[in-house]
Amino acid sequence: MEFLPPWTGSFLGAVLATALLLVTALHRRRHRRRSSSATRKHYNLPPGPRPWPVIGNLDLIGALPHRSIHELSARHGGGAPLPLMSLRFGSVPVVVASTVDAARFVLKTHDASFIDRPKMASGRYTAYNFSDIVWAPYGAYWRQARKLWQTTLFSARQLRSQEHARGEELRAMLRGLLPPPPPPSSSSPATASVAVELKERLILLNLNVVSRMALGRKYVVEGGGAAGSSSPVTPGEFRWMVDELFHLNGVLSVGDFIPWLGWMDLQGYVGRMKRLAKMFDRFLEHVLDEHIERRRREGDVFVARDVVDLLLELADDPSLEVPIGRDGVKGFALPGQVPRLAGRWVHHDAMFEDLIAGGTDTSAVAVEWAMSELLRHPDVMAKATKELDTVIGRDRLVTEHDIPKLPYLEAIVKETFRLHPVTPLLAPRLSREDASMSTGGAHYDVPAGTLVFVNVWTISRDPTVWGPTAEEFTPERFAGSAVDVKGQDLELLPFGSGRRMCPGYTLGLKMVQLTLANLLHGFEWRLPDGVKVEELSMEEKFGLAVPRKVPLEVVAEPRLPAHVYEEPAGA
Ligand code: HEM
Repeated sequence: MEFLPPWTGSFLGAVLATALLLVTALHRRRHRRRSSSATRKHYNLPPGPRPWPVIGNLDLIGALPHRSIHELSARHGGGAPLPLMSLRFGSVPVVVASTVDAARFVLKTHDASFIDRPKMASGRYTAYNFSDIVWAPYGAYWRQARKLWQTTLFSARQLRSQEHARGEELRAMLRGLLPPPPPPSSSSPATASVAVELKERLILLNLNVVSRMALGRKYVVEGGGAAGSSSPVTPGEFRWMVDELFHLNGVLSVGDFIPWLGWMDLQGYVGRMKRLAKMFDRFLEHVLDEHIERRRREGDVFVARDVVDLLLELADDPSLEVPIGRDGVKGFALPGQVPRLAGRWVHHDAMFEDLIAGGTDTSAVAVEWAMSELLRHPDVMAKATKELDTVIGRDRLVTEHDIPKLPYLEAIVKETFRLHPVTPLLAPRLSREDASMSTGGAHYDVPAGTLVFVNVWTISRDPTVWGPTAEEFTPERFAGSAVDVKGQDLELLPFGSGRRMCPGYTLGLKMVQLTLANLLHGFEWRLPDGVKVEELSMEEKFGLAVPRKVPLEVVAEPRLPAHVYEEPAGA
């Protein structure tokens, strides 16, 4: 959420504010009537820093907004974070919840008031005009899309039926980490292991899993083709697209907050969003084209094999209110063309994008953070490996059924989510109606139309919740603890909570646990020669997901017999 480009610090923000003051006086007068319902009603807004004219508090938000907001909240709370803090981003009122009680207020008690999403440039340009689930406004379209997801993709049955695909892809990823075999002429038994960029491998693994689940096959493959058909993007291009998507979905674009400056696209974000949207569109159209072609070829004997097939079948339903054919399906890519499918509103391309984006980067980010912490804490790594050796043995890989028998591994995953929440501010909410919270003897209002963030990062490090070791990586804190990540325990919210909670959490959690378990079981890990553990950067890069700023490079040495990594016969 880098709001201001690097050339604008707080000083320049102030200069900009002053210079624009005159120009905006008229605008503000015009807008005041609209935006002043709060003042008319005499709301008691939560405390917070005083906003500048025009830019509000945007000058206080740095390159890592969760940390800037955390510091502001502590400063204005006299050391402890304010439960609710008011900010202003340009002309938009903002409230941030930073304690367990405030998170409960937003995500549970008043879930229905805070269930909407704001209409920002990222949703407009990268999500087919708010047609995906993440950015869809609250209403019939969003409700039906979520229901469709639960019944087609994320039902327990569906997830079980895809277990073999996850296992196959994981094994293939692990094989790719093995040192290359020695050249036939060489007399040495094996070549040395080389450093690999872990996240690249993790993203491809997740993409392959999600592609097989939803799209029927892998679409992004090395060498550009799979099963005789072309791949519209290379793995490198795809990795860039996912990084860019997550980054641009987290940025604050000036036009969202100072609308009359929007046309200038000062930060260049909107231009980047449009370019990215075109690339995704090309990829998604390729997927649709291929599915439509198989249906045509197979005619009467066609059987739906994946989620795309299923959606296309719905699209052909004669009882449709708006009948659509091939062109209609492709037209889903165009903003505003959202057909009604047998009573369900579906926007295929945008939903695929959710799947592909949601399913690839998030889990990879979490595993990369976990591995970084484990490299910094060899004692924890050794304890996890010991648990794996005891429970699994050295003659096989870890399966999904083993996970409940690996409590220390589960604790490592929770501790990683606590210290490195993938989305530290959750996704932004928009309040649909006024709501009030009493805290510390005061009563605060959050008016309708407020942009609301929950700072999970602050909550996860709150010493009143986690004790004096809150800043330390200590998985043991979860030994015997009932605290879970599934949205019930407000102190640990990696997937959010309430009705807008992550609908892919079962898959996301499975992938993080299974991948980490097998990385630890299958290999010994070290940093590349010459890199000391103390030098390992733990800096973050902000976006909708917050990955490491510097991708983790590691060396993997296999620790199990060679046959364990091989594809089982007949697979
Ligand atoms: C470790 C993995 C994951 C993490 C940490 C994660 C985290 C989150 C968070 C924090 C939210 C916002 C919740 C809120 O506003 O309260 C979210 C929303 C969402 N996630 Fe995930 N997610 C993960 C995996 C996935 C997967 C695998 C998918 C799909 C394949 C997915 C799809 C979505 C979608 C569509 C939404 C928007 C929901 C809505 O607005 O109704 N996520 N996720």
